[in-house]
Amino acid sequence: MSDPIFERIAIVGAGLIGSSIARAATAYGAAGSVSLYDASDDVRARAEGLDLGNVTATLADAVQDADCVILCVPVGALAPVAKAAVAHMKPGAILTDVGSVKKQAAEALISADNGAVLIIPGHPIAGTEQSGPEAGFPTLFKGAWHILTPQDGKDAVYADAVQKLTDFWTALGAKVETMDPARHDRVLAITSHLPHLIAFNIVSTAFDMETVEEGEVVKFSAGGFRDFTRIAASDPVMWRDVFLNNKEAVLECLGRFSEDLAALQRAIRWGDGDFLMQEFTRARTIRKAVIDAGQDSGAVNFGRNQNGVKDGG
Ligand SMILES: NC(=O)c1ccc[n+]([C@@H]2O[C@H](COP(=O)([O-])OP(=O)(O)OC[C@H]3O[C@@H](n4cnc5c(N)ncnc54)[C@H](O)[C@@H]3O)[C@@H](O)[C@H]2O)c1
Ligand SMILES: O=C(O)C(=O)CC1(C(=O)O)C=CC(O)C=C1
Repeated sequence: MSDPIFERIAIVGAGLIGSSIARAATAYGAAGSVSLYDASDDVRARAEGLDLGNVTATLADAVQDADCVILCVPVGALAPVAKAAVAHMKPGAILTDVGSVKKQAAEALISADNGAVLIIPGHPIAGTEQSGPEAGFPTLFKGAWHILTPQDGKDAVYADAVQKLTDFWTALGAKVETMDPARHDRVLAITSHLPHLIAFNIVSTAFDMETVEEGEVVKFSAGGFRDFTRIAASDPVMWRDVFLNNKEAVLECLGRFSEDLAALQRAIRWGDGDFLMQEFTRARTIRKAVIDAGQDSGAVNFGRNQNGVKDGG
């Protein structure tokens, strides 16, 4: 096996993503050693039994010798955790994160900058609805995108560190791309955040409907609704923080979504089968394009022009 990308990494937050990174970094030789810290006594105790690396009693113990510190905590916890980590990190070490929102996460990390560490936010576009250290697995990042959002105007200073992080995530099986944080947040608002919001909402609407018993919802939920319940089972803390920290982009998408939904509602009310056929047929081609592309970037023009307006509309 070739030399590890980092001699020592530290992971703060030993849940689904943190434990997956620990497993993958060891399995694929991307780190010489892994130390982990989690604020929860219970999670630390469970992580110790899972052979993820050296689980430490304090944050300082985990990060002080690390060449790269990866924050795997909910987005709302990033600012204080980054500040606490930076205080104990060695000069020249890299600080990164995996938060699902990047503009606020970058601001949280940068607010901790002491000028001695190299801050490069990141986000693996891979996950599941599970959480906790037992839920992680080493192949989670295989074939998935990992987005890095280096700070504007600091390319020269951070070039080596960006390359190291790129090599690290590539070793874990990911495809790495750099992006502006605000753009990341607009793209993820529609591809990840809105779908989760819709899933949370449809599941709660179904359980609130007076015309169906809860038992019937469970009993007859095959196919479509069942898929929504998987997404809606995702961690509430994580998703609360995503929506609180990507407010503008999510509200923008939600506005567009509500208009499109109203158009479908109108078509159903007025029996406009042609409109329904047109929309459902287009959706089917998009599904095919997404599957064909796998997790490839291949820009799919979802029948909209560059201004985001529906072609022909
Ligand atoms: N779950 C996904 O699908 C997914 C995918 C990509 C990115 N992310 C991002 O990864 C991060 C972690 O998500 P996860 O799914 O691993 O969640 P998780 O709940 O499985 O793990 C988070 C861990 O962070 C710990 N933690 C919370 N506050 C802390 C603090 N102040 N100090 C130290 N530890 C603390 C918790 O105890 C928990 O063990 C989030 O920012 C999320 O947005 C999640
Ligand atoms: O596959 C899932 O279950 C996920 O929710 C993963 C998923 C997503 O695709 O929306 C969720 C949040 C992320 O930040 C990245 C990936």
